[in-house]
Amino acid sequence: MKSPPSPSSRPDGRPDARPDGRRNRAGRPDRRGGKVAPDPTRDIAFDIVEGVIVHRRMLDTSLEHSAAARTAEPRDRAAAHRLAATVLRHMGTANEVLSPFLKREPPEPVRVVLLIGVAQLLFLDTPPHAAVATSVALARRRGLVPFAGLVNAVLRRVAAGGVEALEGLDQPRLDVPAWLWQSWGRLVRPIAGALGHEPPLDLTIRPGCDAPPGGEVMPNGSVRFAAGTVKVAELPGFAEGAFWVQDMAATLPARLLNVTAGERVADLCAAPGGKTAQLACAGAEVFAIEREGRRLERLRANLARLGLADVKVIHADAATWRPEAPLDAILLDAPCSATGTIRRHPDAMWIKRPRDIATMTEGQDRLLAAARDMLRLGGRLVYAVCSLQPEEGEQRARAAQAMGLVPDPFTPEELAFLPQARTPEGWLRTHPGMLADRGGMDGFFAARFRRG
Ligand SMILES: C[S@@+](CC[C@H](N)C(=O)[O-])C[C@H]1O[C@@H](n2cnc3c(N)ncnc32)[C@H](O)[C@@H]1O
Repeated sequence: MKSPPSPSSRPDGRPDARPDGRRNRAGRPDRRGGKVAPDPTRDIAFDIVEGVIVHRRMLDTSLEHSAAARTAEPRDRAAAHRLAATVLRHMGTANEVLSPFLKREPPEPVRVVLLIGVAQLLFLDTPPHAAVATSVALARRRGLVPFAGLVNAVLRRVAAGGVEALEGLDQPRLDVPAWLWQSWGRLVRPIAGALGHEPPLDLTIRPGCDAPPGGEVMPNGSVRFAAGTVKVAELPGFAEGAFWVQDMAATLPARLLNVTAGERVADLCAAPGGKTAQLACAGAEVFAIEREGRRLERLRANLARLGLADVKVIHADAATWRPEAPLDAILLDAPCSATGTIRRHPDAMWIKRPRDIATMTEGQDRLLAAARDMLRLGGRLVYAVCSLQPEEGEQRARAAQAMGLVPDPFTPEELAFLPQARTPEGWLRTHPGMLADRGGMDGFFAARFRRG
């Protein structure tokens, strides 16, 4: 077997910082007596993908566990994140492409290396020689020297076949775990079809502030930038708090609570605070409840950047916290399986299991009952989840009614800018396949009630 070409290129196809590609700071020799180029991006991507598929850790947790990530430059961490997310988004397809070339199941770390190679060959703009060579080098750095030849041979064959290997494959079906596929019913094709794409970046513009230039204004007023085209913190107005990052669908639950200035409102599950900010900008007196300490700090930092110092941030469990006096309105953006944000967090597809949904619904019902008890008579509640699972959405809305909450359906006028998201019951149901030609949106369910 021929030795692989010299490792040199980045997974995104951009030029190397060091074009010779043969020296590293550690000066580690490779098998040929040369030096193995440092490649923090692929080392971190390996840690992430292995963390998700072998240890069933979330992507962010896997990143925290990665020793390579600790010393890496931010741009290498970002590139690794993108590479790992691409692997996770297309994992079923990549495994299908690999299967004819694997006579027996390779050890899991070898499969991880192969998946990283295939993702670069078929879904990123990495030059084929670089995708192969860097994968072989990755295998060696990971102590998989006996498998370096296999990695080289398999990826060369995938490279030779090119993207034609994807023809005829039902990629959406391959890339979604079977239990999720079954759970999405008649919406499954539009949802799954949208999951293969990197989602755009949406900004909510603070009332009275200017949007950064270059974005597309969406029907709800969000300003959208294509994936990877801007760095949020570098946009004009960021430091001044002129906007915050929030998917267009995520803006809808707080908007549909229709709060007015001076109303006493609670956001029961508040961090990182996009919806809290919406309520505060509407002039309400906002109590932002958050149970997790680290997330509470993030909420505080976000509100501070936005200059929303009047929000009362409270570290508490919303199931037991009670306001001093009954509230006019409550937003319950309940913790959920978050399957509506799989576009942004493709790791979730491979970590969640059906039984997690049942665990979530118990907590959702507890919070619904608590919210009901905090409202004044006639007070409004919007229940929302960023989930595509009917158990957490439609079925919880029915459970809320069984708890005595009175339905207050969203009207066609309120959702005139997105009529397809209004259900016959007057609930909100968005999914990634909506406005797909403009970048789609996260999956949300929301329903409004009054205390009778
Ligand atoms: C779906 S996220 C909320 C997102 C947030 N509303 C936003 O728009 O930025 C759910 C949040 O609720 C918090 N949480 C979960 N259970 C909670 C509880 N019982 N009491 C208060 N916060 C809770 C989680 O830590 C998490 O930050």
